[in-house]
Amino acid sequence: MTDQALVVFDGVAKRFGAFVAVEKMNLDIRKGEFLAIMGSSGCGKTTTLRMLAGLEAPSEGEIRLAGKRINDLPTWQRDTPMVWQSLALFPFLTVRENVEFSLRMRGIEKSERRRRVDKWLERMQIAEFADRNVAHLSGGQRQRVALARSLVTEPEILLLDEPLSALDAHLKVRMQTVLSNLQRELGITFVYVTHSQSEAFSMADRVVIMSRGRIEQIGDPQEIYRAPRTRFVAEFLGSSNIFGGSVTAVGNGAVRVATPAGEFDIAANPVKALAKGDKATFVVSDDRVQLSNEKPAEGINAVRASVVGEEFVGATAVIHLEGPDGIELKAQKSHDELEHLNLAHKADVWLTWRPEAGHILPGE
Ligand SMILES: Nc1ncnc2c1ncn2[C@@H]1O[C@H](COP(=O)(O)OP(=O)(O)OP(=O)(O)O)[C@@H](O)[C@H]1O
Repeated sequence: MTDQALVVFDGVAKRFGAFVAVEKMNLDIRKGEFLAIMGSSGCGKTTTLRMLAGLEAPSEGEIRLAGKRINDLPTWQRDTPMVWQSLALFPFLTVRENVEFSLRMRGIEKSERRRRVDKWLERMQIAEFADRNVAHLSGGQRQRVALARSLVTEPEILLLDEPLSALDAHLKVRMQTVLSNLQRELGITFVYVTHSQSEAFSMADRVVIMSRGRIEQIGDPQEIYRAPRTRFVAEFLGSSNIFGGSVTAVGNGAVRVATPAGEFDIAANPVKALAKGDKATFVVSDDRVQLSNEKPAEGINAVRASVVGEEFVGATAVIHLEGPDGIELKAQKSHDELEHLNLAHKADVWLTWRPEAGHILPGE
């Protein structure tokens, strides 16, 4: 991957009548990166992708691919193939004919077509089904055909719109590995739209989080997870305890914030300078809090809460709690860590964390 932009969205907006599906967007997509676009339903992810594919025209702004304006370039003239959830394979054609299709459209001669199709059938491990009708394949096999069909033209960029959402959980994980490996080996740019945090965070180099047609945050998965910019991002990711209040003291790399759940010391955010009296919202990720049935010593960040429920998440469990003023809290811990605690419904527990575990949202 390089820092060079392959695609630039320069002030791109999309309106459908009076409705703004995508607000003025500035986004650079780097050459060779795996970029995931996430956000709740209707936030404009697919519209963004469709503008890049040439299936929607921007209402405003400019889209550039490798430095060239492509706003008015018809779909078939841009090399931006797209893989959909529905895959949109040609149902009456064989695997080979499906994969060969775009090469035929481009007038590539027969022996070259054969060479390239064979290469991609082999590459995607579907050569043994070459002459089978695509209707007679499993979900995973059809995925591979769709990928081969898109990649056979050896494009610089591949657009994927929820390509795995129709697959069962097991196959999803397998196809994630196939996609990540493929992207890294080919070094081409993937732009991947998904609802799924686990897909985005496990595969992408950078993640874009959208809300109501706007980009809320762009960053690598670790950065977004550890340092969300806004309350929307923190809530969307769903793994944070969120506190809002006002600053009562500043100093020594920390700020003191008074909230309805108590007063806490939180590491200052270098991106956002705060002064006494300012409003501040901070988050503490559910895996960075400690739980105890004992009242902690004075002077550390602590909230008394009562247990609402326990949710098993494989190797860990998330304990849901209710804090002062009805605030919803959670803690994610390994089963070992929870073993000696009383976590019965309504049991009293203390949630504690170090100032460094707190993150002040710079965008609030
Ligand atoms: N052709 C259209 N005409 C009118 N409104 C549209 C059209 N296409 C999309 N929209 C609206 O624009 C908004 C963004 O749609 P888009 O499909 O980009 O969302 P999304 O984030 O991909 O959602 P989902 O995850 O549900 O697919 C939605 O409110 C949608 O109803």
